[in-house]
Amino acid sequence: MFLKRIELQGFKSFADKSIITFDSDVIGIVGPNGCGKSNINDAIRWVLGEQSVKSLRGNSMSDVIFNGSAQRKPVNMAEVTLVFDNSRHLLNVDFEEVEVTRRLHRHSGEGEYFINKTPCRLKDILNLVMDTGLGRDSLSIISQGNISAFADAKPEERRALFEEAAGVAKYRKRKSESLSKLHRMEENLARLEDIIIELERQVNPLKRQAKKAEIYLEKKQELETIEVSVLVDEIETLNESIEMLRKKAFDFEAQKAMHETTIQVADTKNQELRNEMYQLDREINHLQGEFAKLNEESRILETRKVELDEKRKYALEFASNAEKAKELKTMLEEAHYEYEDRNKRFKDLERDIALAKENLQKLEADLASCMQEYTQAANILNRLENRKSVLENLVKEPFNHQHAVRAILDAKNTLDGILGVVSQIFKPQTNYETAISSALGGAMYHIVTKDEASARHAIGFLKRNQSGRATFLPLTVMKPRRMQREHEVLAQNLTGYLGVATDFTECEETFYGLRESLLGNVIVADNLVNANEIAKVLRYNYKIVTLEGDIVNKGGSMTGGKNRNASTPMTLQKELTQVEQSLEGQRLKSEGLYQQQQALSAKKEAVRASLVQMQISHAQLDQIVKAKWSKYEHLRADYEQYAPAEELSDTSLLENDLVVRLSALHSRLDEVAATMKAKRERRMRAGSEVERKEASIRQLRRDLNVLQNEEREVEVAKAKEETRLEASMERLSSTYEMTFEYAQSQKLDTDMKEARKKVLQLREEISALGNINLDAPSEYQEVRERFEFLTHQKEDLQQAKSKILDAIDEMDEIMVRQFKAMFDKINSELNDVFRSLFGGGKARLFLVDPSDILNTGIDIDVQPPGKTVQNIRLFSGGEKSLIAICVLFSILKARTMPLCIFDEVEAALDQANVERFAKYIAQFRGESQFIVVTHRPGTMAQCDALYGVTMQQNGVSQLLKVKLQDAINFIDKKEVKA
Ligand SMILES: Nc1ncnc2c1ncn2[C@@H]1O[C@H](COP(=O)(O)OP(=O)(O)OP(=O)(O)O)[C@@H](O)[C@H]1O
Repeated sequence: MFLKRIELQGFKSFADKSIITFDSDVIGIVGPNGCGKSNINDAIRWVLGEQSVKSLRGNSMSDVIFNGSAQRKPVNMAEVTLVFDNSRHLLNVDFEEVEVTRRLHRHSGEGEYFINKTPCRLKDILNLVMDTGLGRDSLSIISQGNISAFADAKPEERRALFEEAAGVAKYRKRKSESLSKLHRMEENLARLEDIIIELERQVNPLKRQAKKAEIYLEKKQELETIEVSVLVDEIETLNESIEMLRKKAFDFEAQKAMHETTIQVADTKNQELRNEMYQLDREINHLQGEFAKLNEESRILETRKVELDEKRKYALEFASNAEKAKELKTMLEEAHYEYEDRNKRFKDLERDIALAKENLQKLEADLASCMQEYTQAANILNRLENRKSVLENLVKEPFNHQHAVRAILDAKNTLDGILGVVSQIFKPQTNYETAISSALGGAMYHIVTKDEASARHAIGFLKRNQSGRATFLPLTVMKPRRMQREHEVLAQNLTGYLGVATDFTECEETFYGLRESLLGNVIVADNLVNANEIAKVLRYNYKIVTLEGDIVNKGGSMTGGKNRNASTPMTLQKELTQVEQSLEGQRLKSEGLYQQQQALSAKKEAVRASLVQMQISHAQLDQIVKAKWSKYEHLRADYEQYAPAEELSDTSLLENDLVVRLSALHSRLDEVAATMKAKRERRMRAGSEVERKEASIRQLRRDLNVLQNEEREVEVAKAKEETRLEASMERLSSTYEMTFEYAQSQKLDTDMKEARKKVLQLREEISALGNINLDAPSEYQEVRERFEFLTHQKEDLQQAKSKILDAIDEMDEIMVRQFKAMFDKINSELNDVFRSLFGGGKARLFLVDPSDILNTGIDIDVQPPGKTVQNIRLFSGGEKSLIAICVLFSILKARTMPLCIFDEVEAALDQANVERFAKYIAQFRGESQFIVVTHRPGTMAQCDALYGVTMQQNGVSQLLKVKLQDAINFIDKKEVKA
C-alpha cells in the first residue's frame, strides 16, 4: 500500500477528526448519496495541491472548510493529512514514511503546507508528487465525470491524460514556463532595443558636446594658469609704474614747492629791493641837492681862493722879503692845515676800514652759525615730514603687516558677512588710545563676522590662497563679560581708578555685545602704582591697563615697557596729530632762521660794499696826503729862503679862514660824493638784482607751468594705471578668488610677451567653441555607461533567449519521444484490455495529426464483437464508459500508478460489465493501490476492505469499516429510504 492513512478534520462534511487507515490494496468506499464519499477524493486532491476551486466543487477555497449544519456550528479551519509509505521511494525524498498536510484558516484565508510536519511551500508538495502519477491531471483520481468527459471530449482534449501518463506534463509545464519567460524576455528585449536606439541617438551628439566641453575646460584651465601669471605680471608692472609715477609726482610736487617758495622769496626780496631803491633814490636826490649846494659854495670859495692866490702871486713878485716871508708863512700854514686835514681823514678812514673788517668777520661768523642752525632745523623738519608720510600711509592702510587680515579686507566684497577689524570698529576716546590698545592686545587685529558660517567661509578662503592665519569673532557667539557689581563699587572708591575699558570706547550699536565681550571686564587706571593697588583690592580678578599702556594681568603678572614705533592702529591718528603740530612749530622756526640768515647775508654784503668804498677812498686820500705834504715841503723851502731863522709857530688857522672852510667843504663834498656813489652803486646793484630776479621769476613761472603740466600728465597717467591695477586686482579676486600674494606664488616662469599672446589666442579659441554644455562629459559618461550596460544586457538576454529556445527544442524532442513511446505502449495494451472487457473485438488509438506529435489530438476507433469499426462518440453511454475504462486500464498497464482513486467510474455499466470491470481491477493488486467509491455490489465484492460513510448526525460525515453484506444492505436500505 502506498497511501497508508488519511486524517480529516473540518474538511467539508468531515467536521470531526476522521481517520481512514488503508491496510489492503483495493479499498471500497460505500455509502448513500450525499454522505460525503467524494469529499474524501476532494480531500486527497486538496492535500496534493489542487488549486482549482471548481475541481473541488466550490465557489471559493474556504468552501472546503466545514460550514456547519442544523446542529453544528461551522469550524474555522480545515486540515487533511495523507500518510504515504515511501519504502519504494516513489516520492522524491529520503524518508520511509511521508506525511503531507494542508491547512486552511477561514478568517485569514491563509493556507499552510507541511511535509513531515515541517512547514513548506505548495511548490515543494508539487515537486514531491511530480512524476509519481499523483499530479493534478493524472489518472490517480478518476470520477464518473472524468470517464464520460473522456469519451465525449474532442481528440485534442484527450491529450492531457496521455501526456500525464507519458510523464511529459512536467516538460510541457516547463516549456510553458520557458515560453512565458521567453515572451517576457522578448518584451524586455524589445524595450531594451527601444532604449538602446534612443541612447544611440543621444550618445553621439553628447560625445561631441563632451569633447567640446573637455577642450573648453582644458583651454580654460590653461587660460586661467597663464592669465593668472599675466595678471600678476601686469599688477607687478603696474605697481612699479605707479610707484615710479608717484615718485615723479612727488618730485614734481617738491620742485613746484621749491619753485613757488623761490618765487615767493624772490618776490619779497624784489619788493624789499624796490623799497630800498625808492629810499636810495630819495637819499641820492637829497645828496645831489646837498652836493650841488656844497659844490656852489666850494666854487665861490675856490674863486675867492684863486683871486687870493693871484693877489699873493702878484704880491710875492713885487713885495719885500719881509712881506714875502709873511705871505709864504700864511701859505705854509694853509698847506700845513690842508695836509693835516687830509692826513686826519686818511687816518680816520684807516680806523673805519679796520672796524668794517672786524664787523664783516663777525657777520660772517654769525651767518655761519645761523646757517648751521637752519640746516639742523631743516633736518628735523625733514624727519618730521617723513614720519608724517609714514603715519599717513599707516592710517590709510593699517594692516600692512597682517597679511591674512589684509587679504580678507581686500576680498571683503566677494566674501559674505565680513564686518571689519576690531581696531576699525572701536574708536577710543582721546588720550585713551594706548590704554584701549593694551586692553585689546592681539584682539585688535581680529576680524568680526556676522556668524560662524561667514567665519568658516573666510577661513576656507585663507586656506585656498595660503594667505596666513587670522582670528575671527562671529557676532552670534560673543558672550558679554562684565565686572561684578560689588567689585565695581569697590573700585570706584580707589585712587587712580578711571573706569571700565568699555566706558572709553565708542562703537556702533551692533557691536555693543562685542565691546562688552572684549573690554567689559578690563579696568583702566591712571598709573601702574594705582593699577597694582586696584588689582590687589580686587584680588587679581581683572586685567588692568594704565594710560601709558602698562598692564596688570588677571592673576597679577605685569606687562609693560616701551617699543620704538610701538604704534597700533588706534594710536596712529593721535601720533599723526602730534607730528603735524610739531611740524608746524618746526616749520615756523626754520622759516625764522631762514629770514635771519637772509638778513645777515644782506648786512654782510652792505658792510663788504662799504669796506670796498672805504678802501678806494683810502687809496685816493693816500695820494692827496702825499701831494699836500709835498706842497707843504716846497712852500716851507721857499719860506726858509726869506726867513730862515724864524721858527714857525704852530698857530692854527681861523675857523672862517678860506682854506679851512674850503677843506671842510671838500671833506664834506668827498663824503657826500662817496655816500652818493655808494648809494648809486647800491641802487644800480639793486636795480640789476631786481631785473635779474624778475627774469629768474619769469623763468621760474615758466618752469612752474611746465612742471604743473607735467605733474598733471603724471597724475592722469597714474590714475589710469591705478584704474587698470584695480581692475586686475578685482579680476584676480572675483574671477580666481586669489589674493595677489598667493597668485604671485603661482606665477609661471615664462616669457610674458608670449604668455600675453597665448592668452589672446586661447580667448579666441574659447569663443570660437561657441555654446558649451559643461554637464556634457558627465552626461555622456552616464549615457555611454548605460548604453554599454544595456547593450551587454541585450547580449545576455539574447544568449539566454537562445538557451531557452535550445531548451524548448530539447524539451520538445523529449516530449515527442516520450509521448510517442507511451502512446504506442498504451495502444499496444489497449487491444488486449478491450478484448477482455468487451469479450472480443478490437480497439485502436490513433493520432489525428501524426505530423504534429506535440499538439495532435487522440482519437479511438473501436470494433466491438460483431460490430463494425466506429468512433468512440458513436457508442451508447455505457459502451462509451467501458471504452474509456479500457483506455484507463491500458494506461495503468503501460504506466504503473502507485494509487488510483475511482469515484463511481463504473456507474453507467450494466451488472455483467461491472463484474468484468471489478475483476480487472483485481489484476492490478500488488502493483497499484485502489480506492474505489462505489454503489455497485459487483465492485464491492472485489474489494479487500470496505468503509462506510454515514451521516448519523445531519450534515456531519462519519466513517466506519463494514462487511460486504452490511455494505450492500446499508446501500439498499438507504436507497429504499431515498
Ligand atoms: N463545507 C461543507 N460543510 C458541510 N458540509 C458540506 C460541505 N461541502 C459539502 N458538504 C456536504 O457534503 C455532501 C456531499 O458529499 P459527497 O458529494 O461526497 O456525497 P457522496 O457520498 O459522494 O454522494 P453521491 O453518492 O451522491 O455521489 C453534501 O451533503 C454537502 O452538503
